[in-house]
Amino acid sequence: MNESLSNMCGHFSFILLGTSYITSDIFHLRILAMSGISLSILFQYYRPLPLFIPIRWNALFLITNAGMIAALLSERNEANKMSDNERELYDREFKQMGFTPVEYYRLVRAGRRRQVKQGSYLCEESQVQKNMYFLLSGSIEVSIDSTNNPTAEVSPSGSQQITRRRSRVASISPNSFIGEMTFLTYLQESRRSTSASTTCIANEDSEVLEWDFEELATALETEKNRGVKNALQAKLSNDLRKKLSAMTSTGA
Ligand SMILES: Nc1ncnc2c1ncn2[C@@H]1O[C@@H]2COP(=O)(O)O[C@H]2[C@H]1O
Repeated sequence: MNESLSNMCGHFSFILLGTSYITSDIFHLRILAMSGISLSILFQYYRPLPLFIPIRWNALFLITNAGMIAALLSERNEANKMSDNERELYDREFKQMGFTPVEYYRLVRAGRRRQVKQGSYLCEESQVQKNMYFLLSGSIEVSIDSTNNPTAEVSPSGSQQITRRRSRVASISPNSFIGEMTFLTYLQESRRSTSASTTCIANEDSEVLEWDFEELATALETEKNRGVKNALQAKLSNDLRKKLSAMTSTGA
């Protein structure tokens, strides 16, 4: 290789590396870095005296980047294997909130699907909440304890019973989160345990996606899941906005 060609490789190598620094998409960043490193190896090799120390280090960086790109591609491949239902849910509910298919896939895989029998509790008012849910099918009744002055009643057996009254606040239909208020507090207040604001009971047999607060918070705190965390916070805020406007319109 003649000297001017090798010098051009040197210049282009720095241009590509410089461009990679201002690229936020990690896949493009790694491709640019690999191209820059490859040209830099050519430049260092075709000098009058090859520079073997930087060549060996650059070869190591090239292999590292290639490995990371392979991992990214395999994750993208996995995300493309979403079931039709998952894909439909992504397109309808998560895409416009800024989730990429891979980020959505990671969020779904961090949780598990669960069948919930009619009458089961998902949250209990004033009790520590440990899970967040996304309702896939069915319906959930939201209520609060409206007993101001609990009255003591004497049952036929002679024992005293406190009569508690519950007021219905809302009914949650599919494609809504449940327990998200506590989860947001849990995230913002360094994982402090918090109680649910209301009681949520399944009105009928339902299906939910369920996340354990601690597992989800741990996953969201990793650097690679920063995008998932931002998109999830946007989605939860949007959900809360919808719930608030539903309350305002029903005068609840
Ligand atoms: N007015 C409402 N409309 C719909 N859902 C609600 C309402 N109030 C509370 N919830 C849900 O009930 C959940 C109880 O636990 P969280 O407070 O964590 O999060 C709450 C919401 O997901």
